Amino acid sequence: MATVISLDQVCKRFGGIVVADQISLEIQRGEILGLIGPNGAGKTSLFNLISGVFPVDSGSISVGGQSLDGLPLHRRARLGVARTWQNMRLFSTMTALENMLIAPRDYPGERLSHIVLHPRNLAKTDAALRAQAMSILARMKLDAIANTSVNDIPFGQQKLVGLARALMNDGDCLLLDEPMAGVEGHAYDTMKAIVREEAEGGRAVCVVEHNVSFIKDLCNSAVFMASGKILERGSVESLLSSKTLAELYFGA
Ligand SMILES: Nc1ncnc2c1ncn2[C@@H]1O[C@H](COP(=O)(O)OP(=O)(O)OP(=O)(O)O)[C@@H](O)[C@H]1O
Repeated sequence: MATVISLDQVCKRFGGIVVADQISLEIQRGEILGLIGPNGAGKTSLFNLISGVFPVDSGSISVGGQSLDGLPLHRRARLGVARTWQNMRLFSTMTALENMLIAPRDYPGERLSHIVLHPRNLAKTDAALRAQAMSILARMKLDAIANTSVNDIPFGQQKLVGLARALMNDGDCLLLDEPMAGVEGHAYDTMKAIVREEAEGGRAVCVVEHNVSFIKDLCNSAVFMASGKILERGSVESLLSSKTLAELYFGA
C-alpha cells in the first residue's frame, strides 16, 4: 500500500487551546479514514493544518511523499490536496459550473506567462476543464443544473456541488469536512457512491463526520480524536463500542 497523507508529530495550539497534540497519522491510497470525536476535538483544525489554512507549530506533513511544510494553501492544492469545507464556501450567486471552474489545481489562468505565451492552449484547456466539470456533474446526475445558480438548488445538491468542486482537483489527497451534514435521500446515496468511487480510483480519503452510520458504511477504519489528541485508531464499531470513547463522544 502506498502512503499518500503522512503527519508526523504535528502540534498546534491557539493560546490555551491545543488543537493538535503530537498527531502522527498515515492514510493510504484507496483508504477511506473516518475522523470522529466530540465537538471541538480538533478534527477540522487537522484539515486546516493539512491544507495550509494555518501553519503547524511543530511537526511535519507530507502528501505523496512531498513535504507541505511552509507552503501556502494554493501550493498544497497544486500538490494534490483537495478538500471540502464544513460551510461549503460556494459562491451562491454563481452557477454550479462556474463554482467548479474556479477550483482546479492547475488552472492555467493562474500563470501569467501561460496566458501570454500560449493563449490558444488556454482556450483549449478551458474547454477541457468544462468537460471535466460536466463529467463530474454527470456522475452525480447533476448535469441538468450545471448552469443554475447555487442559490436556486436544494441544500443536498449544494453539498454535492461542494464535493464536485473539490474533485476538480484530481490530486491524491481528498479531505471531506462533514459532507453529510443536512444531506438526506438521493443526495445522501450519491455522496456515498461518489466518495467510494474516488477511493477506488486511488485517492486517500479522510472524512470528518458526525453521522456515525455514514462513517460505518463507508470507512475502512477510523480515528477517534479528543482535545487535539488521537486516542485510538480502529474499526468504527470497535471505537464506538469502547465505553470510554462513547462517553467522550456522546457525553453519556
Ligand atoms: N483559528 C482559530 N483560532 C482560535 N481557535 C481556534 C481556531 N480554529 C479552531 N479553534 C478552536 O480549536 C478547537 C477545535 O476546533 P475544531 O473546529 O478543529 O473542532 P472539531 O473537532 O472540528 O469540532 P466540530 O465537530 O464541532 O466541527 C475549538 O475550541 C475551536 O474554537
